[in-house]
Amino acid sequence: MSARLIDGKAIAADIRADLREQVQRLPVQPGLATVLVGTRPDSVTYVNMKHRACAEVGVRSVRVELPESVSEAELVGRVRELNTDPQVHGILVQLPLPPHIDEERVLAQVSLEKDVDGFHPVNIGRLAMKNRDPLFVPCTPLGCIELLRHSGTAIAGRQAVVLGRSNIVGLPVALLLLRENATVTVCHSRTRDIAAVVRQADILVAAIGKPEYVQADWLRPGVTVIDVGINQKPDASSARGYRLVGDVDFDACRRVAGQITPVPGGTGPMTIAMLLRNTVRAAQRQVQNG
Ligand SMILES: Nc1nc(=O)c2c([nH]1)NC[C@@H]1CN(c3ccc(C(=O)N[C@@H](CCC(=O)O)C(=O)O)cc3)C=[N+]21
Repeated sequence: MSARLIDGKAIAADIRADLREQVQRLPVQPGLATVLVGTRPDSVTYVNMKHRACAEVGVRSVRVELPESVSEAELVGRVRELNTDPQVHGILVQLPLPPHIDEERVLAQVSLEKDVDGFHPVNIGRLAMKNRDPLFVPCTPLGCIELLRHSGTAIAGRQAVVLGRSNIVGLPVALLLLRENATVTVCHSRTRDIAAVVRQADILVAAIGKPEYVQADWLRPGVTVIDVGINQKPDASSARGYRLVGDVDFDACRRVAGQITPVPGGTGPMTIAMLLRNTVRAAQRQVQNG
């Protein structure tokens, strides 16, 4: 037996095609601004991918690039300019920021209506509250839920286990699963006997950043596995000198799981599709509200 693959790359392509049509029907061209501080190669790669995806669906994209040494005040000044720019409907400040900058203070400056990353503390706070809705939900967690929907995995009433409690993935994905009425358990570095907790899962979301950490004998047969890990593993036979692996030991786990996302081609492309969707919705909303 082998798990069915949840093809994030194909699902993301369908979403982009749909967004392209929506964009053509809008009275304005949606605009996304990215703010990149420094030159971390992974951040540069991700930002480039986001701009390429924008071009594909007809979203205008603006790039702000600042030196690693930029002051927090200067960065905040640039964000405020984007807040008032009518051609910019969504703003994404690429994380991580350099250590001398307080991420939360910067993210709190992004206008709520343009917070397409969903990282503004008010949006996170609303996500955590019952009977409240954020204006935007963080893209990777939203992509995880979308992958579950496409896989036909029921969420309500099921046991969901989230590995990791980061602000950008683990915590918000746990909140989203709770909103979908799953019974949610969050594991982290202080959890005792992670294998025993994971064994309870009908749905497993792995977001701890440890290459091939989840072992096949931790899984309940038939579990749906969403692998958010993007780890570089040295590989001499690859042109880049490494290959990407997730937080799950894919080759072994696919023999036990019911459905599983690959890395690459799983949650990564969905993250970018959700960013585009959030940007198109931001533009729709800003047109309506004038
Ligand atoms: N403000 C902010 N928003 C983010 O959404 C954000 C961020 N900061 N910082 C970093 C993480 C990471 N992230 C990824 C997006 C796409 C892929 C992706 O598409 N990966 C491809 C492979 C790419 C490759 O080959 O290197 C895949 O999984 O198939 C991965 C990772 C967005 N992030």
